[in-house]
Formats: sequence, structure tokens, C-alpha cells
Amino acid sequence: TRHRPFQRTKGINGLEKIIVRDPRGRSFEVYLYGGQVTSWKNEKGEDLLFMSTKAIFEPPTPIRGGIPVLFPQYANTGPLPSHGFVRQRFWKIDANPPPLSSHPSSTAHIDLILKSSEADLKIWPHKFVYRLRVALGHGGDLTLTSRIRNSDVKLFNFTFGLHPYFSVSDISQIQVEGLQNLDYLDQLKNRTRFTDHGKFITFNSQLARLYLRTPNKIRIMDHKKKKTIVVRKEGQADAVVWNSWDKKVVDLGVEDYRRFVAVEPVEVEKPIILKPGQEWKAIFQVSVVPSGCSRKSCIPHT
Ligand SMILES: O=P(O)(O)OC[C@H]1O[C@H](O)[C@H](O)[C@@H](O)[C@@H]1O
Repeated sequence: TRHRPFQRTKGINGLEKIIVRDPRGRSFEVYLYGGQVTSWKNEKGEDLLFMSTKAIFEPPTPIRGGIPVLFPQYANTGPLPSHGFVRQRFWKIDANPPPLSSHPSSTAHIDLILKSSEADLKIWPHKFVYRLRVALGHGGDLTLTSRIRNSDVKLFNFTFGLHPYFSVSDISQIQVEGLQNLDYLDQLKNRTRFTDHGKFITFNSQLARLYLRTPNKIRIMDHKKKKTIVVRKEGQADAVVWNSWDKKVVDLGVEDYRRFVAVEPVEVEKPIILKPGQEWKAIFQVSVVPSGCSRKSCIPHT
């Protein structure tokens, strides 16, 4: 039988979702609401993304989990509602996307598109076209490619972020590596600037740091599961690390914070400026590799 590239179906509360599978049984799901990836499974059927046990799949509430898309404003860094508005819009399938140069080869993918509506122009008066490709690579890795075009007659600028909720065994067993000696703005302290002198980040209370100008590779080591989530980003200079810990979040189960960590590719410090007709592109790629030590040997981190 021919491998079907994707399946369009109804998800929670009848919201439309797309399921994409590769020939080896790996898959991901994207809701048209938010253009949001809500699941990414390996060949064993394990979900590598976290979804809140209390997630609300009712527009206009954003979905708590998976990979929300934050545009045209990251968090409360400007006058718009926090994290912008595209995570609360209905995206469409892009049947005819322009070719993507230098895209990592994939076994299965879907293209989505969102254009500013009349209502959007009232809160943010800039016409844009956002194209999002979600793809599975040969090794089962997940890639999100964002292309944002200024389809207006005037220049505009924006900040941006993807907000992946990674599934982890236990937040107290996690180390985030690759951000040492960098400056960060502590979002819990009015974005005061600090330098991180630690070798890696561990978690024992609420943490929300915006690291500036980071390397393109960040690793999340899950010692209990003996795996490392490798995050690669291109085009997004900054990175946010977040866990809510005991902070009350209405659509998050009380113990849910233990099972996720958010490591977010963002572009906040220097907003992107786009001239009319100009396009900005950013790539975000995640893979999961075995790591850590067994009684016999240690597997080095990639
Ligand atoms: O609750 P949301 O609007 O989805 O935002 C969730 C979180 O996003 C980012 O990680 C920010 O750094 C956090 O301060 C914020 O709480």
C-alpha cells in the first residue's frame, strides 16, 4: 500500500488536526488551531512532547503543551497580548508552499500557512504571511521551519519564539547544558541581567531565564531515562529555559511541572526587522539520543 503523507482528522472538541507518520511508525500531530504540534512519537509510541493533563482545547485559550508558536511578540515584551496571537488562530494547510532551500531531508512533512486577517490588522497593523513546515527526519528527529514574510507596504519588526514543552522523567533529574558563561535576563526579577557561571542548569524552584545570544546547540540531559534531547536552532539568537514549579498555572495539573521542561528558541533581544517583500527564516530541530552511564559503560554526549 502507498504510504499516505498525512491524515486530516478531528481531535479534541472537534478541532481539526493533522497526523503525519513516517514509514517506520514515528509520527507527529499538529492542530490547525495554533499551528501547534501537540505530539511527537518515536517508533515505540512514546511521546517526546508533554501535554498538560488540564490542557484546554477551546479557542481562544492557547493549548498548554506541545510546541506553541509565539509571534509577533514574545511574552509581555511589548504592547500585544502575551506571546502574540498566532497560537490562537486557525492555520490552514499550505498545499503549494514555495520550495525550501537548504532544508534537511525529511521522510514526512506538512506545510501550514497563516495570513493576517482584518481583525488581526486591528491589533497589529502589519500584513504578514507565516509559513510553517513540520518535518520528520530520517533519524526520527523533528524539524520546524518558520518563514515569515512582510506582505505589507511598510517595514515592521517583531519578536518571536517557539515554546516546546519537552517530556522528561522528573524535572529534578534534568540538566540543561550549553548555556554556561552566558548572560541571561531573569524573567522572575523584572528581566534583571545576570551571568550564568554554572556548568549546567538544574531545577529546584520556578525558573524563567532568557539567555542572550546562545550557541545553536543546547542539550537536555535526562539521567533517569538515560537520554539526551538535543535542541538545534538557526536564526533565533536567544533561548528561554522555563519551568513553572509551584507557581499556580490554571491549565496545568498540580504535579505536571515535574514532567516537562521548556527550552525555547527565541528572538527577543534584537527584534527582527522586515522590509516589504522580505522574508525571515528560522529552523528548530530536535533529536533524542541515548546518553549517560550504565554499570558497564558511559555513552558520551553528542
Ligand atoms: O502561560 P503562557 O502565556 O503560555 O506562558 C508560559 C511561559 O512562557 C515563557 O516560558 C515565559 O518565560 C514564562 O514566564 C511563561 O509563564
